[in-house]
Amino acid sequence: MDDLLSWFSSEHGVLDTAAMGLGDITGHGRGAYALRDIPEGHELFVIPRSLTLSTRTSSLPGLLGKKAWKEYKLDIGWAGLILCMMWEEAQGASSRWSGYLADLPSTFSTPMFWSSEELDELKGTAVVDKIGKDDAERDYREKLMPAAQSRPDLFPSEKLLQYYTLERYHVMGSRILSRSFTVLKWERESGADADAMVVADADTSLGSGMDVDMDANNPVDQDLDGTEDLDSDDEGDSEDPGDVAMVPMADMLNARFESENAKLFYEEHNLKMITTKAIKAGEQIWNTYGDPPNSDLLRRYGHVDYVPLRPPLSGMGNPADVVEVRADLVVAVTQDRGKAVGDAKERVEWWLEVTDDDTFVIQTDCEVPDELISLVLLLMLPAPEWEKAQRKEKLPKPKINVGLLPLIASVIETRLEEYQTTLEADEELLKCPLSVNKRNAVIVRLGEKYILASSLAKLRAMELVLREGGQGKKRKVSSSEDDKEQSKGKKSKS
Ligand SMILES: C[S@@+](CC[C@H](N)C(=O)[O-])C[C@H]1O[C@@H](n2cnc3c(N)ncnc32)[C@H](O)[C@@H]1O
Repeated sequence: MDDLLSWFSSEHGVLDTAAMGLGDITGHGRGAYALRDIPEGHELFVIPRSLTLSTRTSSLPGLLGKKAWKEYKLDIGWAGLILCMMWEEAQGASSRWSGYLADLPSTFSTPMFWSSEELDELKGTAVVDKIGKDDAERDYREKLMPAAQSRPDLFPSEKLLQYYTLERYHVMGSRILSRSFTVLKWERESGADADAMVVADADTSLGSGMDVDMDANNPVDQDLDGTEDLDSDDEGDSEDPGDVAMVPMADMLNARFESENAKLFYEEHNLKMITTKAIKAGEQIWNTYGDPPNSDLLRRYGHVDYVPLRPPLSGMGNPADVVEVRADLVVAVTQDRGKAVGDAKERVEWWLEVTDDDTFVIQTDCEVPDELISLVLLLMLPAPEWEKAQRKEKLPKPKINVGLLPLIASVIETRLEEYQTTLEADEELLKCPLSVNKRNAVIVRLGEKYILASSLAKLRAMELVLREGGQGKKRKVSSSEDDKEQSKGKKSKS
């Protein structure tokens, strides 16, 4: 840590050493903590923009040339930044970032590095299909290696075997995934004046994790996954890989659900970590990674949040958890129960054309998404109504009646069967000593099962009420517009 601090100050980074300390924090790796009571709005450290490491600051893109950079598709995704990081590392002490790169972790507890037995523990969760190892390795073979082999003057063959291996490639990719920020170019015309500041968020869209904000007094979130347009609420709106940057010192902060007390802001020449709340001496200084569900936290960062849940759930977990229910599972259950009418394939194709939803997301409010109900109803429409729906391009309204509830409950039960263990078995497992990876896997799948079990309980309670209240009564499953928006089915993101 001392080496990192000396390197940081020698490169004109400024840390308030009276306010912030760095050290090992049990269960969190390294992290930052307050050395004294710190008020809100305090500047903890300042990083010159030129000290961030990105395809804009590394000299490699210039040396390789714009044409070759594009030809090898290094301007798309993270391949370019990964190659820059490998190249900077290969330059040894002559790289400006040698002191930084030497300090970054080279081992990770993300599923990308898990054994197949460990990955089996995640069966049924939203993690498995999103690890993306094969796609990443394709980039290595099809972009990085051809680019490196085309310029032996920049990538001498003896260095290829040491610094440009597939293993180092995954290490650099994981460093970006868990530590990078979105740092947009400084645009005077964006409305910010020369002294104003913007929040830098953890990068999420391309796979990294944190963000930057542009208005004075706005904080910078950390979402270590991609890039973000400052004017937009949508994650990953602007996907210029040049915005993805490694930010020394800012990436030393950990995060926990709704615990953020500091954020990274940027201005024309500097990035600044500023407290967003008063912090007591001894407390941890937390950035935010955007409070993702545990499945994403584990996939990107290798840890999970385990804090008190909120009603209708109880116990411990991540209040931002979600469960994904694939549309094909909904279709299969509807068919198996003999409820589908006509040609289900034709109806599903039409559904996908109209909605583009192949996955439904249930959140911790445990409400079945309207879109899921609408798909079931579409599959059950009598032929004349199906024709009318097509003609009018209108989906069935997500109204549920007592006859539909057992079918929706079957969908949830079938989804629960996709896990290899039961909810009760997982609760017992958590009482035993487990490896970190296994414990994290159990917490991810248990969080999803809690949501499904609570959805099921709600459906059964609703069925009871409707049966007691008479067969004809109809009731809508989801109530608020907000719920509708949030639980909207989405194509799975990787
Ligand atoms: C941006 S870095 C933070 C610094 C890092 N702890 C280190 O030792 O260098 C993100 C990594 O910190 C760890 N981390 C962050 N928040 C955590 C938390 N709440 N619990 C456990 N580990 C956490 C994870 O390993 C994550 O990939």
